[in-house]
Amino acid sequence: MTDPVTVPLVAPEDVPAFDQPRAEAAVRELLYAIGEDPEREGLLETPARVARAYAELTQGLRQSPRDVLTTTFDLGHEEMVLVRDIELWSMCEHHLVPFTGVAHVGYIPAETGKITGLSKLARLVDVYAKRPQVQERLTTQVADSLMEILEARGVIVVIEAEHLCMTMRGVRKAGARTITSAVRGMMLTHQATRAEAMALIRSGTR
Ligand SMILES: Nc1nc2c(ncn2[C@@H]2O[C@H](COP(=O)(O)OP(=O)(O)OP(=O)(O)O)[C@@H](O)[C@H]2O)c(=O)[nH]1
Ligand SMILES: [Zn+2]
Repeated sequence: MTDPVTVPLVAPEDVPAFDQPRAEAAVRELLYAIGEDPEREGLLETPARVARAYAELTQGLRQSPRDVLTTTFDLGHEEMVLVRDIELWSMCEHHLVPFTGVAHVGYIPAETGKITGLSKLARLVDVYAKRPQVQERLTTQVADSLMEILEARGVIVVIEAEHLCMTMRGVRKAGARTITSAVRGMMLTHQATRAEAMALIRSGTR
């Protein structure tokens, strides 16, 4: 069967296991490269710690959206479900520094009323956030997996984030927020529904 989504939903079994010794060796090399001494007291455990931290920060690579969207209920609810202000921490694939903000995820369930647990929408965001990412891809991956796995009739995903690569280095513009959106199915074709979703998202502006 051909995969209808534009972004392939990579199965975690296609991604190699996290290589802790290799990551530790790389961190040691990086410490040498910046002129530090990995053998000094304060840095002795650092390569192992950083490697473990990176295992966690990239754990989404080894997870599948299908794993988190397993719990579905047939409630017969066909109206929009929207979870707003889902905290987001991801890592920019250009500089490997964080970008952080919120995701708003809304969908219109399939006619069968197949819905998922609310927390699963936040877990889905994490599956794609905990990888080296760009914000645009993160946004479309969340939208496309809801369309495919939940067979949603429409999806809207809006992500607002601040990129530390623009704040702590480089252009150094603190407070600049990047907003991306992905709109699918009925949310695209049905203007009133999309307007309702956008109004609900905006009503949460703090
Ligand atoms: N489109 C997009 N760009 C991003 C994202 N995260 C970081 N970037 C940008 O990626 C670009 C990389 O640009 P380069 O010129 O290759 O790298 P650089 O010399 O470090 O660029 P500066 O950040 O401008 O110093 C920068 O403009 C970043 O702001 C993202 O999620 N989406
Ligand atoms: Zn960056």
